Amino acid sequence: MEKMAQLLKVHGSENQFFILDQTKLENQLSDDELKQLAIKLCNPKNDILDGADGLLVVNDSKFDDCLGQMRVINADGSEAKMCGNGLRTVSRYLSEKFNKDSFKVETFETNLDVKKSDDFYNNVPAFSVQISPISFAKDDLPFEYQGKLEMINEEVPEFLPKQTFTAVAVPNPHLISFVDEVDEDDLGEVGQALNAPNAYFPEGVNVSFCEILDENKLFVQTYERGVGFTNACGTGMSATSLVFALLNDDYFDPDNDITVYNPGGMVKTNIQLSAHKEDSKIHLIGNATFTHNLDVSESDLHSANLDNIEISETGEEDYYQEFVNSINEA
Ligand SMILES: N[C@@H](CCC[C@H](N)C(=O)O)C(=O)O
Repeated sequence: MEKMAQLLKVHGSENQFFILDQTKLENQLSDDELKQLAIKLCNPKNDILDGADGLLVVNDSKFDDCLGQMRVINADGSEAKMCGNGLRTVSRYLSEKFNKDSFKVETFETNLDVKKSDDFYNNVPAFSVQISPISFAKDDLPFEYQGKLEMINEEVPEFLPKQTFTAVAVPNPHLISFVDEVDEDDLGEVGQALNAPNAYFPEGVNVSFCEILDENKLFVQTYERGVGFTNACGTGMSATSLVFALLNDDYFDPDNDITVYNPGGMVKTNIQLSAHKEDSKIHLIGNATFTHNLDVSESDLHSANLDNIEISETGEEDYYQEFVNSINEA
């Protein structure tokens, strides 16, 4: 009998992922098999639920105090150190698997605290996740610009004239620019240039443009490394909220969460600034929605054969769309 395996299709603010729990497999996939599977599954041309932005791999953790490990494989097969929207969905998955509401998850660089939050809306489950560590140091991004050790609110005409840029790792790399109105052509141009071989960000960078809408209210749009335009980037919105709090104290109220709108919905961030900016604390709170269950044979997973996948809907997306409608009406 062929051994069957499951995948889950999930999203956080419509940042779309497949989750694969490797602990349930008879034989784990090799790194190259995971890369090929991510490239195949995420490509919308392969017609599996319109593809996705990445594959989230759940493994056993090597640490006793973590419920599991999350690895993040981007749509192009590259591995990222972190994924904020993805971590919320993996947290929900582990929470339901182990029946716990508050725990730690091992990620590429560190173990992060996560906890179940109040539902974001009727039947829209939500999780709060810690985003850490923070660094502005050029070697941690990494970036290279005129020998500068940090890039904070810097005019960089080589990227775009008349805009300023801040580079921060959380710990995946982000470049943030505050604008009056997001120009998608500009965002796409900078995102593409800095994620092709270039003199400034040798490992690429996630680029976010942010409109300040009001006190503690932002709109953020991101061009992601290894993906392209996404509906939302959790670490991008977290990094942007931190930079917003550091640079815009007239619009930042430290006693309240920040509401961050994005093309896929909305999240909340909580920023506790510290005198040493790297010691600041960031939390990202938002939906963790499971839209589909997929059944596939374990051997097809190993060979990235998508021809015989059985898909069923969970029904959760209807509730998420009600939530989005409620934001748009507000
Ligand atoms: N969408 C993610 C970030 C995923 C990784 C990113 N593309 C990178 O390469 O750093 C998020 O929600 O944080």
